[in-house]
Amino acid sequence: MPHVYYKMGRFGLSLLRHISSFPSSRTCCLHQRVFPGFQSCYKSTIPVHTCQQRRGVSTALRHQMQDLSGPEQRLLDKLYEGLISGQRASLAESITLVETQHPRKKELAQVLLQKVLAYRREQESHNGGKPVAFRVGLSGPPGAGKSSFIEVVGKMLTGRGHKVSVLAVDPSSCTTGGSLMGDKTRMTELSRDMNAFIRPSPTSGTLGGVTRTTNEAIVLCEGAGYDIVLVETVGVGQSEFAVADMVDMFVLLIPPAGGDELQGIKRGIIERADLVVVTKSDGDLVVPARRIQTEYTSALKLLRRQSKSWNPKVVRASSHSGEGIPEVWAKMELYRDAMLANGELQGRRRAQQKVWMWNLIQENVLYHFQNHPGVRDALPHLEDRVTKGAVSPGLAADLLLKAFSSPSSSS
Ligand SMILES: Nc1nc2c(ncn2[C@@H]2O[C@H](COP(=O)(O)OP(=O)(O)OP(=O)(O)O)[C@@H](O)[C@H]2O)c(=O)[nH]1
Repeated sequence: MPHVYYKMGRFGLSLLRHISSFPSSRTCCLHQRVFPGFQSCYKSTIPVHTCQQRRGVSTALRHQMQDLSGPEQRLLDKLYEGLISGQRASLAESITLVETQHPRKKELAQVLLQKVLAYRREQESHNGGKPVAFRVGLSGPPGAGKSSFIEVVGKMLTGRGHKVSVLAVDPSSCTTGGSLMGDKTRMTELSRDMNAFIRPSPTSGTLGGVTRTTNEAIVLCEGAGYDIVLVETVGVGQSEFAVADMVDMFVLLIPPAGGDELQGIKRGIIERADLVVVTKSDGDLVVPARRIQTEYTSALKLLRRQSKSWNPKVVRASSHSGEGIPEVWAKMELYRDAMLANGELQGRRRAQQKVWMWNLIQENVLYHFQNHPGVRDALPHLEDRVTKGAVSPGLAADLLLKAFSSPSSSS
């Protein structure tokens, strides 16, 4: 029988060992349900029987379904039926469920997601194994013209018979409660369109949390029949990298400005762009837009290629005049077809799933580490000693990990 070996460093092991000793935590409850015997198998190399593991996953789900009370079961049935029949209210309510911080509702959300994932897998199998929706990430500095662009492209696509959903990731709402993407009403026309669904960014939580719920919201939108999912973020902090990791195609929107206004655009994110759109290419801005197009075309040539089947392109468009908008979409379709034809798009999604899982693990593990009583006691003193140079960071980390993994301190 094939074995899967999970090799972990000391750090990972002691963290996992500790998490598994949290009987009340959701992580623990899920881990123990998903991997029965989890606690007993974390030695330096852990053999896990693949089929046992698979059985564990379905058992976990079955347990969770059996655990549901009557009202919970009815709520999930209502949401699921409403969602897959394309009701916007059910989609909105389902996304609210995945955004919740309430531990029990979080579990319900996972049951709903599993059902929707199973439904989507079925649809994909009818579609020759190909994804049923196209996920596009859009990022750019504040004022680049993102919402104007999404409004015009979105309207064009619903006019062509597509169902378009727009999800936002606003990093500022996580830290300050404010909003970089503007409190103004955005995409007014698209929000009235019955074939469009617009969901603003959650207004609280960590970026990791928002990223997680956005990933889950994408799955729900696809389950509700939206074949184009646009994920918008402002080009600040790490949010654009997070978005680039959850979509099939990443598009960078750049205004036709130079110098300081473009300083904020990170080289790292340009490398991730599959398409660069120079916005506002109309009137007096056509000339600077052309110049920026030339500059970015040269810059992209120097960057490492991300894909075997696609060379990133730089195009110009105006949301005000509509010029270049159909051409931008045509490029996106070209990209999608090329990536689908050789399986790269599917491969990218598979890799993203793994990244997503590890991000969640890291976030959870760190949370438990930071909230462990032994760690909390020792941390201020050790941080102080490290900053004064009295204790090396390595020794401090070892001491904290010891505090974390010691059985007496975890009780
Ligand atoms: N000339 C011109 N102006 C545009 C175009 N698109 C957007 N603008 C203007 O640029 C400004 C910012 O546009 P938005 O679409 O709100 O930009 P955004 O990137 O969504 O902005 P934030 O929500 O602040 O991140 C507005 O004043 C728009 O009218 C365009 O195609 N041409």
